[in-house]
Amino acid sequence: MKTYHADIVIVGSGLAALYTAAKLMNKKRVIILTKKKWQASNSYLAQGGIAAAYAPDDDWHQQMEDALRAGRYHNNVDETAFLARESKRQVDALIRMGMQFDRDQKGQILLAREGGHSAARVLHAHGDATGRELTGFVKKYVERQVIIHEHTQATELLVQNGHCVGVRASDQSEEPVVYYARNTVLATGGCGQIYAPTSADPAVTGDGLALAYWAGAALKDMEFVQFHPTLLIKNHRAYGLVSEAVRGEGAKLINQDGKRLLEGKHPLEDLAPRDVVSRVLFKAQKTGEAEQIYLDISMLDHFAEHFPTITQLCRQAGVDLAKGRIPVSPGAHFLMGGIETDHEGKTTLPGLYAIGECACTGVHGANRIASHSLLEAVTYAGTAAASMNTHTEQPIEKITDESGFRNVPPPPSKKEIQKTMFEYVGIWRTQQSLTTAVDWCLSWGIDFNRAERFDGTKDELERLNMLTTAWLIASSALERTESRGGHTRIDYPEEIEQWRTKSIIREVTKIEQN
Ligand SMILES: Cc1cc2nc3c(=O)[nH]c(=O)nc-3n(C[C@H](O)[C@H](O)[C@H](O)COP(=O)(O)OP(=O)(O)OC[C@H]3O[C@@H](n4cnc5c(N)ncnc54)[C@H](O)[C@@H]3O)c2cc1C
Ligand SMILES: O=C([O-])CC(=O)C(=O)O
Repeated sequence: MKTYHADIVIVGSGLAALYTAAKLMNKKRVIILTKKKWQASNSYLAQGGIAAAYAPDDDWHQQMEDALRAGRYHNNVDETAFLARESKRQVDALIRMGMQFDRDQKGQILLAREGGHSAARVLHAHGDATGRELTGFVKKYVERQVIIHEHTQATELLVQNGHCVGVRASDQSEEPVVYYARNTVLATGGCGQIYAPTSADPAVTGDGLALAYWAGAALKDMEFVQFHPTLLIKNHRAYGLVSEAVRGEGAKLINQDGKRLLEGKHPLEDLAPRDVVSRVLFKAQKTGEAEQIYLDISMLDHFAEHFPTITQLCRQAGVDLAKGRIPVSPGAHFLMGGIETDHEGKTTLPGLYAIGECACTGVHGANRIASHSLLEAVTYAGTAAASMNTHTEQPIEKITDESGFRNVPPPPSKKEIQKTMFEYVGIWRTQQSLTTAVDWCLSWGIDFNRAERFDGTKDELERLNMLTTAWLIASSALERTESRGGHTRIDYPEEIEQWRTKSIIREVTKIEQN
């Protein structure tokens, strides 16, 4: 079996992974492994930008207040304050490294507006290609010092004497590969692909969440899924995201007759936090108020110049921008919950760190504010790397036990999972819909409460991860009998104060390998 040794092995190649590698590479031997080509990530697709209280009259306290309000006060307040306080410092550090954000003709950084923010505070690059520019920049920064194994799918975390000592993977030709490391970092992103429609890259299937769960790490707040209001959807096909920054420039959500859908629904109208806008649009679809939702962009000048990525998506979908309307509909976008982590990205499993969307530090509460995910990725890459650079985990003994695997009972198809999740664990949830989803997850022959080691093809293991994540979300959503942020129970429509600071934790009995 192919075996590699490193100080740190990082799973994923989005911004969290690449920036963590950048912070470690001068002191540690780092290997990155990633499922497909390195570009296959949500980070690469990011459009709007990265938020920072950058304007002279802006203030991190205000940024924090906005994030808490959007998160419906379920946030970890200390971490949210830390993230907001750090924002300008993080952006300045990127600029010093050589990252180029868009500027006006006088050389001033351009700041865009997005939902939930009380000020224009979103830095962007090449218009709406921020993710491509930022990940491309950091990839270039690390590539001479960091080994990147592409087309290598992590399939299991290795646990020995209660420590995570590395990761098992499967390479392009389905050959097993083992990576031993003093520290293992999961930067596998969220789980958008367990829903359809979604804005997420096809590689983002909840793998890291499921791997951490089966290895015994605690997961938290899994019921909080964010639905973005404006996916470009035509003839039932999703083509990608239409950034909130388009509404930041003044675009409005309308129905087929031109009636504005957000008017009077929230003080910020079309720029209300995402959960609010998605709920309004979904209700308009369900009640017949909107047979088709459009983003009216007729008042915007220089659209193609400001939004080249979206212009390209519209071209692919055959949408004529000259008509001033883009057909949109809500879809799964982000997971607020994830692997429980502390300030340094440490999970409850010693030796294992989680950074970025797969982690749950609590900064997003029940609904993430726009452009705080790229910010989270770079900020916690920093705290986690500082911790890994100073701590040395115990030396690793080689794991020789290859027994104890069970062949995965055939999991459902991706399409079945995506359909079930959108229908029963989507924007509107009820006890009945969630019970249906939980029972469906359980019907595939897996006891999610008992730790097991699974063997199978990459595709089977990916679908198992999707099913596991689906169960984690559905079962947590069933337990939370209130509505808050991204979690809307139409049978419990109110926010309930006792639930505000309560988190649902999911943890399986830990497994040991010898
Ligand atoms: C279309 C879109 C636009 C967005 N725009 C913005 C924005 O403008 N601003 C903002 O703040 N946020 C935005 N977000 C959210 C943000 O992009 C993500 O939350 C963030 O980039 C996540 O970064 P990450 O590094 O944690 O994960 P990702 O960037 O998703 O990377 C995960 C990586 O893990 C790899 N991986 C997964 N499973 C495995 C496995 N089993 N083995 C090996 N590798 C694996 C994937 O291939 C990928 O490389 C957007 C999201 C989308 C989908
Ligand atoms: O561009 C967008 O709308 C997406 C975005 O900012 C985010 O997810 O934070």
